[in-house]
Amino acid sequence: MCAAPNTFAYLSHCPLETENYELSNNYASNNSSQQAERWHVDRTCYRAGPDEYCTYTNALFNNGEGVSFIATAESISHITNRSAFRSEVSVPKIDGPYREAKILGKGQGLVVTKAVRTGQTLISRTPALVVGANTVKTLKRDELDDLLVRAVDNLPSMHRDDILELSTHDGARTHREKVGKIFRTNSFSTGSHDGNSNFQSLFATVSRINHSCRPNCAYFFDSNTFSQNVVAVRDIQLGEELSVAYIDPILPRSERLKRLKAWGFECLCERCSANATQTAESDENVAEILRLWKELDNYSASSHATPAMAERLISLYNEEGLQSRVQEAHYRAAVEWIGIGEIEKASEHAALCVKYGTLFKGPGRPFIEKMNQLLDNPTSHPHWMFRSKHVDV
Ligand SMILES: C[S@@+](CC[C@H](N)C(=O)[O-])C[C@H]1O[C@@H](n2cnc3c(N)ncnc32)[C@H](O)[C@@H]1O
Repeated sequence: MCAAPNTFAYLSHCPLETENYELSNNYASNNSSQQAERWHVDRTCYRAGPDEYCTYTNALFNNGEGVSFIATAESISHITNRSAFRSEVSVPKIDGPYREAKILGKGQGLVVTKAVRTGQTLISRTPALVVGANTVKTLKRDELDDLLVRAVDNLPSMHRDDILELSTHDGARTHREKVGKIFRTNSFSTGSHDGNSNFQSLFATVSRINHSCRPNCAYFFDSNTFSQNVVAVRDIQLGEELSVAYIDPILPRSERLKRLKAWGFECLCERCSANATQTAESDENVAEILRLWKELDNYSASSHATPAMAERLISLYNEEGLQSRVQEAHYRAAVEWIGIGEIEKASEHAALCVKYGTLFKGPGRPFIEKMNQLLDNPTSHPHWMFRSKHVDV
């Protein structure tokens, strides 16, 4: 413990808590020294195998919101070179319209204070705390909790106080236990920020949103602005609670409940609380969605897939309240229609896939790129007439 990170230009002995360190030239040659000076490294680090994990805080990030990382020095040097950490990129903050409210059986939640339309962004926030998934796996629980406490305590006070109000699920006796539980109960997977391993991130307000297996919002992490975005997937009425899916909702009720129990709670969402008849119908819809996927995703001559099956898939997603995933069904419909040479129908679905995919999953996804190719040049799309020709694509 307490070895200074090797990619920072550090003092010759164990660095003092919250002291500034300049990034070394190896990793941060593009960073201005002004940017480098914004980073503080805490003196406590833990080693596991060849890697050393430390806490890095940038209190000035995003207009003083601040952010802390627990990562290796090599990771942090990659991350600080990302656009969001350069002064020329401004990170938008969208926060509302909603208020916090007590939700029966679920602790706190967020309810809208104004009617919201499909596609509206309700939250766009940068994280308070970002931790490498490897770090979580590799360090001992005690060591990780030690770093988590430092990462949270070193944040600017407003962001820190917001984080310390998040749910611990079932309470905590000490500050250390509280911080560990808050991280484990509320963090989201936000992908790879160093081009290598995955990270888990903790956000102040985003983490207040409860789960539903029929969510009215989708969320995605935009690595360009380093922000988590929450978007309405359908119109939301004044006073309705915001919800996102913590797990894949295209599963039968028993499997969803099992996964959410493993996550840490008994799900009280509308779909899981439905009566036996509604549950049987919903489970049958899920089974049909899974059968349709299997046929539609079979691009060989043996497939019986048709455009009608893809149209049915769209109806089932809507019937089941799975609008957060509807772009997937439009993608399959576009492929089936182009597969029999119906350009107009294919383009209609490709445009809807691009529209909802961009809104609900964020810009620049490969599937959106493929649908844009179809829109630009349908007859040279790889799926053009593939169902008619019966060839594997
Ligand atoms: C990320 S937090 C959500 C915000 C939390 N309700 C709070 O008070 O801060 C996750 C916790 O909220 C509760 N929760 C979320 N969705 C729920 C649901 N559908 N049914 C029951 N409890 C839920 C569970 O206690 C879960 O561990």
